[in-house]
Amino acid sequence: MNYQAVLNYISEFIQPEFGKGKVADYIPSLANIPPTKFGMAIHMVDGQTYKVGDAEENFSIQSISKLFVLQLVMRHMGDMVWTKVGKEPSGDPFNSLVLLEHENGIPRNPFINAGALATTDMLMSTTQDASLLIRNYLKFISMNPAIESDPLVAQSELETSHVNHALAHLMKSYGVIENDVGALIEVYCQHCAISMNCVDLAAAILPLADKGYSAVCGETILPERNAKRLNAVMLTCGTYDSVGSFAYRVGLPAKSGVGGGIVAVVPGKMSIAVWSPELDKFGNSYVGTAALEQFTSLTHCSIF
Ligand SMILES: NC(=O)CC[C@H](N)C(=O)O
Repeated sequence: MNYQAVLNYISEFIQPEFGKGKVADYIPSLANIPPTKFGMAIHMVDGQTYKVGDAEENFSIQSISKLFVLQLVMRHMGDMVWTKVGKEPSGDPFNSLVLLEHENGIPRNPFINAGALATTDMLMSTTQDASLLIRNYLKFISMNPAIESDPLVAQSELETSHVNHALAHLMKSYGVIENDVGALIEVYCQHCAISMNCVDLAAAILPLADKGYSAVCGETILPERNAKRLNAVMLTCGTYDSVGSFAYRVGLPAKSGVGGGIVAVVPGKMSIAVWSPELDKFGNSYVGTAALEQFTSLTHCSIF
């Protein structure tokens, strides 16, 4: 398969899709991103990489950070993580409050905001400096020591994160959150505001495609069972309340963020990262989803 030709074709194929979605504007500093950006990168399990378009331009990873926080919490706490967060799709928007009250403050899964606040809180309770740990982990698994959080995005999000405060306070009232809510929101906003590009992200999720091993790092990053479990949670919860139609169209475990990034895994074969800032109404990249749908159709690599 000539993957470079496939990526080149897709970057042309998606052109008519621009203008159909909308750049996230509820975090003010994300509203200024040029909407027609498009980048895509793939990392094969043998270490080969292919990229197209703006694949080396940094963007805000936003909710994709929730995948890496979960990896670190699983490493530090093992199965105990599942005492404070579930692993079922929520069927509600990513920042919804409604289920929490009915379910004793236990979020449905670690990939909605409530769930990521819970995992971030667990990481803060088991480590001195959770923000630093997350950044250092990303630097290592991407093999890019320049990865940082964008302070302007973090500040912009902090100033507008009323719903996230409400989620955290509600969970604290149920005893699910241990740390100070203000400190928790700060760590959460910092990891959402991390800037990476498609090449970095494809490298960072390579262990999920190869039973925990990363050819980029030359070592095993995750136990095989965690790679299996993380892929399962991505498949069922990674794209919010459109997880069913995403599986229908793309057919891969994936995690999206409102910065317009989506990472996806072809188990045993490759990792993929795509970026385009316009979002569908569920908060997933409109053009990025179309690109992934086309990719799995052309290369026959859906898991189904
Ligand atoms: N879906 C997302 O990417 C949401 C993350 C964003 N930082 C928020 O808390 O709303």
